[in-house]
Amino acid sequence: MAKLLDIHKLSAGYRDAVVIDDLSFGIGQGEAVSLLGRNGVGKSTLLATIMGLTTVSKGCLEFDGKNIANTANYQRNRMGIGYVPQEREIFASLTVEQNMRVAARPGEWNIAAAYKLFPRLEERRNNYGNQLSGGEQQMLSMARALVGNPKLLLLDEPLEGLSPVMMDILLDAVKQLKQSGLTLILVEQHAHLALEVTERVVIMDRGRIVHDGRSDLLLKDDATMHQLLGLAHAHQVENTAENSAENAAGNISASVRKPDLKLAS
Ligand SMILES: Nc1ncnc2c1ncn2[C@@H]1O[C@H](COP(=O)(O)OP(=O)(O)OP(=O)(O)O)[C@@H](O)[C@H]1O
Repeated sequence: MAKLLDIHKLSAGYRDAVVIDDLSFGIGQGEAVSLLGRNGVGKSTLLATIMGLTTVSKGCLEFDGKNIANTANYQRNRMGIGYVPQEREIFASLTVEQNMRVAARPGEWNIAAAYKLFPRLEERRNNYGNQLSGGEQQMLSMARALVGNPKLLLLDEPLEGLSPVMMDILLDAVKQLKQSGLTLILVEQHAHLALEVTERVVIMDRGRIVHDGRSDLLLKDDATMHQLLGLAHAHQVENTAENSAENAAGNISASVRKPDLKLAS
C-alpha cells in the first residue's frame, strides 16, 4: 500500500545548518507514530520540515502520492497536513471559536466535533486566546488543526508544561484520534505516555532515525530505552501496581506516572 508520507534521504535544517541528515521514513494511512529522542536531536525540525518550514538541501518528501519538497507551507496545510506546534500559536486577539473558524475547512471535523472532543473549549468559546490556561491553549491548538480536516496530524510536545489533569485530557484526545483512524506523528518527551497511545515508535539521534519498531515492544525493552532515550528502569516503573491497575482498567492516567519518566537531556 502506498504510504501517506514518504521521506527519502532527506537533509534539512536552518539556512546552512543541516539538522536532519539523510533521513528516510514512511508512514502509512491510519498509523499513529511516536517520534522520540533526546533533546536537540531534530524531532521538532523533522515536523517543521514536513510542514515546509525549514530549508531542504536534498532528498524527497512525498505526501499523499505527490512530491511536496517545493510546495509552500500553506499549500501543504491545504493538502491535508495539520500541525500543532510546540509554541501553540494561538491568536491572542481572537476568541476560542474565532481561532477555529479561521482554520475550518469542510469535513467530518467541524467546530461541534471539536467541542465534543474538548468540552472545556465550548465553555470558553467566547474567551480570547490570551485568556486561556496553557492546557486550554493546547486543546485549542489541537482543535484548530483538527477543524482543518487533516489527513496527517503532527503534534509537537502537546503535554509540555501541563498539569497531570490536563495531560490526561490531551492524551485521551490523542487516543480517540488514533482510534478514529487519523494518521498522526506525536513528538513527546514523556516517552511512556506517548508509547501507550501509538502502535509504532521511531527514535531519532543526531538527525537520523536509529530505531523503528512497535511501541509495546519498546515499552518492555529497558536496554533500548536506556541506550537511546536515557531512561532507566522503564520496565520496573511500568509494572508498578498502580500503573498495572490503570492499564487493566484501560485508562491512561498521567497523574499516577512518576516524574522521572521524561527523557534525559
Ligand atoms: N529556528 C532554528 N534556527 C536554527 N537552529 C535551530 C532552530 N530550531 C532548532 N534549531 C537547532 O536544531 C537542532 C535540533 O533542534 P530540534 O528542536 O529540532 O530538536 P528536538 O529533538 O525537537 O529537541 P527538543 O526535544 O529539545 O525540542 C538543535 O541544535 C537546535 O538548536
